[in-house]
Amino acid sequence: MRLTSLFSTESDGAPMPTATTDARSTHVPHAVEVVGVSKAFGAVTALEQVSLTLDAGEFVAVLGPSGCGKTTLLRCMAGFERIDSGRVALGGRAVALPGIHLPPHRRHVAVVPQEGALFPHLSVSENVGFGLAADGFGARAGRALRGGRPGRDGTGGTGGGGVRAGARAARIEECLEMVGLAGMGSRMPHELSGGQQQRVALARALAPHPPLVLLDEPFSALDASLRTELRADVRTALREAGATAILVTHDQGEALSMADRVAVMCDGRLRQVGTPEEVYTTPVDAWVATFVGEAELLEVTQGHGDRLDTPLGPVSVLDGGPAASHVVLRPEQVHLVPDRGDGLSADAGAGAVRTVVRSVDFHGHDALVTLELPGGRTARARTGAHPPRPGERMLAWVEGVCRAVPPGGL
Ligand SMILES: Nc1ncnc2c1ncn2[C@@H]1O[C@H](COP(=O)(O)OP(=O)(O)OP(=O)(O)O)[C@@H](O)[C@H]1O
Repeated sequence: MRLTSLFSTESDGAPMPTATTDARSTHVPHAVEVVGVSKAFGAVTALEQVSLTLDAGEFVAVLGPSGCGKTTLLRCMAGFERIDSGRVALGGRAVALPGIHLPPHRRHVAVVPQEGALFPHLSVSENVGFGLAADGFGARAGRALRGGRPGRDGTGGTGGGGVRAGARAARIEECLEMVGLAGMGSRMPHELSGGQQQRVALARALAPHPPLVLLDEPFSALDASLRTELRADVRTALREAGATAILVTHDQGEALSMADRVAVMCDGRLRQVGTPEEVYTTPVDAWVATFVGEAELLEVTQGHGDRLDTPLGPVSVLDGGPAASHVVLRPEQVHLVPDRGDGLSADAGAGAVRTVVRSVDFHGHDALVTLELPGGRTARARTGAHPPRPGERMLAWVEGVCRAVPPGGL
């Protein structure tokens, strides 16, 4: 296999990298390759040595708290920001290196922003068709999808002489169907709900068949039930379109439920990249554990190796050793049975401890129960829809494997 990247210069002066591949090669370039990218705004380091690779058709969520650098990473991929160091390649083509910066409209990337991205004076169809040429395939996608203003001509991109207007109209209708808005092309944006507007924004992004779709917190302005519904539909539409996609979000549930892989970000760095199950069940550290879901940090009272004593009884650990000071576990790993008063129960796990229910947060499908443990500390257990009541005595124990934390690792 041989893949060589060469650079030529386009008429607008932008360096235009091209990739040539050995004809016998079976190598498929990564859809996205971000390698050691750093970016600072004055004294603020927004990205530090970020590396992330996506295969074609993959859906990755970049998950992190506000200000961690998610949007900056997305903007560096789209070409709206210049990187300070590292490199970005899309579809095997280098688009950013220090000193080299391919402008957004040459990157074939579609961006779905948070909200307000539709052109208010254009109909739904005109919005969706904005980035399409007359033949129904991609023209001005880069410009159209920046979330900014429509083109200078203000026509919404319907030009092109109508030679193959049929293909264009068909593509618009196909995209509307993909996002569940078939037949709504003649409506104006103000006649749509917030969720429908975001569906139109997605249809517009997908219309020119972009190889890469970047979604910047596209559901943040929607209410909870609409968000859940739209997540599933967006996931299906992206899969149908075969697009590679990156979703930026600070919502753990959104990242875990939608993505093939989750890249967890903190202070400009990627802390862990893995499948939703990996980052949830085997977080690399206590910070990831507590950010990617509810987590309990229990101090180790005794023991070493892969079985440690804690205030919730014995716990099996993944990576234990004599040095572990804490363990991280999920509330659903804490199991409960009623304590009949003698501290014993045939149903309880080995080493179960006596606890008292202090409070219950009921969520309908499940509940988070706060338990008071011997010695006064508390821990949480997730139960089904019929939790015990405050004041009830319960035997509690931990099942499954937990992550051990070395001293100083919190
Ligand atoms: N144009 C800019 N000028 C100066 N500082 C910036 C600029 N853009 C981002 N920053 C800073 O870079 C850091 C990362 O910002 P970024 O918007 O990427 O974070 P984020 O994770 O997307 O946050 P949020 O979830 O709140 O949108 C922040 O400290 C932010 O203040």
